[in-house]
Amino acid sequence: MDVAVGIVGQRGNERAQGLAASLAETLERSGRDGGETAVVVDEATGEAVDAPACPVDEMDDRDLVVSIGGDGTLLFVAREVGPTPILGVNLGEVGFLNAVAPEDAVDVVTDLVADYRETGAFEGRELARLEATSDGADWTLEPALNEIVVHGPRRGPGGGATVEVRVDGGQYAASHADGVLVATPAGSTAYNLSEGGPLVHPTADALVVTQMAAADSMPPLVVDPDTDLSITISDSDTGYAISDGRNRRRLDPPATITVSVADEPIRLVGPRGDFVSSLEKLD
Ligand SMILES: NC(=O)c1ccc[n+]([C@@H]2O[C@H](COP(=O)([O-])OP(=O)(O)OC[C@H]3O[C@@H](n4cnc5c(N)ncnc54)[C@H](O)[C@@H]3O)[C@@H](O)[C@H]2O)c1
Ligand SMILES: Nc1ncnc2c1ncn2[C@@H]1O[C@H](COP(=O)(O)OP(=O)(O)OP(=O)(O)O)[C@@H](O)[C@H]1O
Repeated sequence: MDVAVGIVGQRGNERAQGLAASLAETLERSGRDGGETAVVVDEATGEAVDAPACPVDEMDDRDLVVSIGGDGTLLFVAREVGPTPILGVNLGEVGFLNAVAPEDAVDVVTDLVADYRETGAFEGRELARLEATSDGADWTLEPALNEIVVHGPRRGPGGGATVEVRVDGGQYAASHADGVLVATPAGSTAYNLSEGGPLVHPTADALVVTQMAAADSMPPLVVDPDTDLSITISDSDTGYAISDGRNRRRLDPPATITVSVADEPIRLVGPRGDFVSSLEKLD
C-alpha cells in the first residue's frame, strides 16, 4: 500500500531540518518493498533540505504528518491539518504534546508506516478540541487543542473586566478578573496550570474552567465535556477570545462566548508519553 507522509520542522531549527531530511530519506527507501512512500516537507524546511515541499495547510490529505519541534510547532500543525494523524517529535523545552524523542524518531516512524501498510490505520488516540462561538457576532474561533481564553483589554493590573461564567445556565462565578480559561486535558499542563488550575490526566474525559486573577475567586471547576459553558465579559471597553494563544477575536463588551467541544478532534499517533513522569519537565 502507498503511504503519503508530511514532515513539518520547527522553522529556523537546523536540528529539525536535519531530522526531517533523514526521516524523508529513510521513509522513501523503506517504501520500496511494500509500496511507495511519498514524502513532502513544509515550505520553510524545503528551503533548507533537498526534499519536495508543500504548504502545511495542504498536508491534510496526507496519511500521516510528523511534527518536529516543541509544543508550539505541534499546536501549529494541529491547527493546519485538523484530524489528520499527527506524530510529535520533541525538540522543545517542554514537549508535553510530543511523545517521541529525536533519537527514536526514525525507528518509530518507519515502524508506524510499516504497520499502516498492513492494517490501513495508525494506532493512536483522539484529543478533544474546543471551540468558542460569539453569541452576538457571527464567528467561531479556530478549534483549540489546549485552551480557550476570554480576557479583558489586557492581562495584569487595570486590564480586567467583569467576567461571568455560566455552567448549564447557572451562574458559577461573577467577579472582576483578568479573564477565564477553559482547558482540555491536553491543555491542563499549559496556561491552565500557570493560573492555578488542576492537572488532568490525559485519559480523563473532562474540561477545566479556571478563573484568571479573579478578585472574588471560585476554585477551578472540572466539568463533563458536554456541559453548556458560557462566559460573559462586561464593564470594559474591549476584551479578547483566544484559541491556543494564537487565533484571537476582539470583543465588544458586553459580549457572551459559548465554549463547547469541537466536532473534529486531533488524532495523535505513536507511543503515548508517560504523563506522570513527564510532569517533571514542567518545573
Ligand atoms: N502564562 C502562561 O503559562 C501562558 C501564557 C500564554 C500562553 N501559554 C500557552 O502557550 C500555548 C501556545 O503555545 P505557543 O508555543 O504557541 O506559545 P509560546 O511560545 O508562548 O509557548 C508557551 C509555552 O507553553 C508550553 N506549552 C504549550 N502547550 C503545552 C501543553 N499542552 N502542556 C505543557 N506545556 C505547553 C510551550 O512548550 C511553551 O513553553 C497556549 O495554548 C497556552 O497554553 C501559556
Ligand atoms: N515549519 C513551519 N512553518 C511555518 N511556521 C512555523 C513552522 N514551524 C513553526 N512555525 C511557527 O512557529 C510557531 C511555534 O514555534 P515556537 O518557536 O513557539 O516553537 P515551539 O515548537 O513551541 O518550540 P520551543 O519549545 O523551542 O519554544 C508556530 O505557531 C508557527 O507559527
